[in-house]
Amino acid sequence: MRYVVSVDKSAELLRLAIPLMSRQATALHPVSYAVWYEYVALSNPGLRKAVDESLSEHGRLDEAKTYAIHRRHIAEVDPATAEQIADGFERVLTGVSHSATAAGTQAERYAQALGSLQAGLAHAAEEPVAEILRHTAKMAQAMADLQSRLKESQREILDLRSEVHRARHESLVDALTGLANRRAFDQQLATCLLAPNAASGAAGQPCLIMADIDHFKRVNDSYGHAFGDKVLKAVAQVLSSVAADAGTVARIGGEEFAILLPATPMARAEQLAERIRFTVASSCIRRSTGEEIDSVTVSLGVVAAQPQQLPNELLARADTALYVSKQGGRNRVTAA
Ligand SMILES: Nc1nc2c(ncn2[C@@H]2O[C@H](COP(=O)(O)OP(=O)(O)OP(=O)(O)O)[C@@H](O)[C@H]2O)c(=O)[nH]1
Repeated sequence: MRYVVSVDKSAELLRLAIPLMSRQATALHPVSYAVWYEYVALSNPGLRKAVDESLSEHGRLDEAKTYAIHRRHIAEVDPATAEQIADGFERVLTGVSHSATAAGTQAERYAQALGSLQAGLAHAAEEPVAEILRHTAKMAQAMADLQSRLKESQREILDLRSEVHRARHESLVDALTGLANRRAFDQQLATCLLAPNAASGAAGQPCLIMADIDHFKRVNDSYGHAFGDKVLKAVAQVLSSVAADAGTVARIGGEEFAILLPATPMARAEQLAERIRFTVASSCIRRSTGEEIDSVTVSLGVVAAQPQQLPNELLARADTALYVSKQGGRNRVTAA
């Protein structure tokens, strides 16, 4: 795992992690710090959930639990690393295979040269040369066998690589809507906030739009969960068509979406949010019976990142703006 974090932010995370870490029934060692670092950085939702669950169940994390969480959520090879490993293996195998081919070709040439030499030799020398030829033929055969085994291994590695590639893709995509999932969004948000223009607060800072479907529970309750899923897909489609060119569109919760807009003026972000609101409200979604349902609407919150802002702070500000839209009657955009 590679951490992309500025010195200032890492100091802030250290300051946040130490009190939490020292409250546990675990010695203060690097494994424990890694767990609490990931916890306060909000970059590893699975780990955070596991820690919270463990704390609510046992009150404190002991050594065994700390190590188990570290193993499960930090130490396991992530798909990107696995892909790099597969690439590395493939490169090594390709190199060995080329060497084996070259050695095999060389052995064949050697055998041919010996063959022509044998023809020109006196009878007395024929037997030893034939012996050498037999050995050379065996060597050439062994090279050919090695080559075919290497080719087979190469094919297996290619299969493995596409499997890892697929797993990596799936680990970052929301299966229902095809949008980026929470994990992908968290990664992009962390990276985006470390970009030089975001860190300095220069013009063109990242903006975040958060959108939530209004009264979605009613949709599920009135028309069923499957239709609710259809609505989620339809809203996701609108978000993609309006904003995919401008930034990352993600489903970050059940009926909650986020759009991360790197280096975007606030006015433009507000414009996009308004277009999303309008497009969703004017879309017509039909049930399989053909019946048109009451229009689905979304409430949105829009914020621009402040200099040195942490991901959770930006998310909390967007969430507050979204809450203002809900409180104000829904189907509206609040910029804060
Ligand atoms: N169909 C479907 N429903 C989901 C999914 N994830 C979450 N939900 C539902 O989303 C609903 C969210 O409801 P609430 O958080 O109460 O909010 P709401 O009804 O949208 O109301 P407001 O947000 O206050 O406008 C719950 O009924 C969840 O069951 C999903 O993947 N598919």
